[in-house]
Amino acid sequence: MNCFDRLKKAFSSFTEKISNKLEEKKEEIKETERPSGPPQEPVVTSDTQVPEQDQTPKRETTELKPEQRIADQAVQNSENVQRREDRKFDLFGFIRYKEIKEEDVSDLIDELRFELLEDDVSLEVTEKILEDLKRNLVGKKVSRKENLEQLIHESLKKSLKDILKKNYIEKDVVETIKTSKKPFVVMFFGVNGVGKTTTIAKFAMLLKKSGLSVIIAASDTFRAAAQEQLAVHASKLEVPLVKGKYGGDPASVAFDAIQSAKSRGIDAVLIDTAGRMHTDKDLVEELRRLVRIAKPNLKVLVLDSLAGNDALKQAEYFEKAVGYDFVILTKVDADAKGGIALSLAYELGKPVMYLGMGQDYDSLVKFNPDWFTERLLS
Ligand SMILES: Nc1nc2c(ncn2[C@@H]2O[C@H](COP(=O)(O)OP(=O)(O)OP(=O)(O)O)[C@@H](O)[C@H]2O)c(=O)[nH]1
Repeated sequence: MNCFDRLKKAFSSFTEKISNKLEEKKEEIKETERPSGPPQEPVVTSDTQVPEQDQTPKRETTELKPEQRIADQAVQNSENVQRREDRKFDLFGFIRYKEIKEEDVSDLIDELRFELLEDDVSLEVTEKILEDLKRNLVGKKVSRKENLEQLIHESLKKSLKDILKKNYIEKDVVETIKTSKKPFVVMFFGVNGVGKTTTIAKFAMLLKKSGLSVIIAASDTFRAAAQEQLAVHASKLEVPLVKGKYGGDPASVAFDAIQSAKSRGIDAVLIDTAGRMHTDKDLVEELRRLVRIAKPNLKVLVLDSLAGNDALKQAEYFEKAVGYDFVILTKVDADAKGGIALSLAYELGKPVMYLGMGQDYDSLVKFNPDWFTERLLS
């Protein structure tokens, strides 16, 4: 073998070694690229053929694994379903519900204004109540099936009840007297002819029926026949009465009655007073003095429901003059709706405790806001 043949043989063995090494390396690379675990779907690589018309960016679609694409598709589908549902809901909502507009309620509100004014609710209070009502209704979504007129009536009824219940005294005075120290003193006042004397007689009857003993102080020494009128009631009811001299001091009559109640262990003293208005300056001063001396546990303003808006003026006046705990509204049986109760509660925050419903002794009934509201809107 010449040197040329030896050189050729060495070169061939060298190339064979190189080729073997290359084969080994290839195998190694394949081994490292193969994913571990169970066999999976082939990975889509950038070498995968993409149809020409597919305009979606290659990187995004091609680099996603199938399970991720399935999950994305599911999310997409559910979003589409939700959007369709929303559109359906909007459509059904529009069919089933409507928003109350101002023009829908204005005619009915005008009717209610008329109704409330006829019931003797003051103009100011009527306007305020209807303004509140409008504010609550306009813009509200209601079922198209709903009767708007009925809805407005129900809303008004609710707001009237709320007003009347705001300062409403649930506990009956009779119960308060039963559980209080003897004698319990109640003073009645109001303008002439509202029904004070009759109301005192009715109240005495109420207490007697509840097993309480009563004495009446005829402190109206101003009007000529007032004491005689009260004496007639007292005798019919078999209740003791303390009288004074005509033109005498009303405070001393009240004082005598309280002393008598103390010594005889009587439960309640009811004090009648002369009717007066703000023009009777002396009588107002006298009433203040009477309050100072008798120190009544309760001061009661008697108002005539037939007096309409005048009754509200009286209520304001007596509140300033001496103040009072509650109102008894008389003559409610005489075709008066008694809207004054609403004005009283709204304007002055004063509750009505009893209603005079006739001339009989047992016609004094406890005020009930629910019943009264029904009556107002009947
Ligand atoms: N229908 C009806 N009449 C009543 C009621 N309460 C009082 N009256 C009548 O109203 C009139 C006046 O009642 P009085 O009790 O005398 O009134 P007053 O407030 O004491 O009057 P003065 O003593 O003048 O201040 C009488 O005819 C009573 O019978 C009532 O609830 N219903």
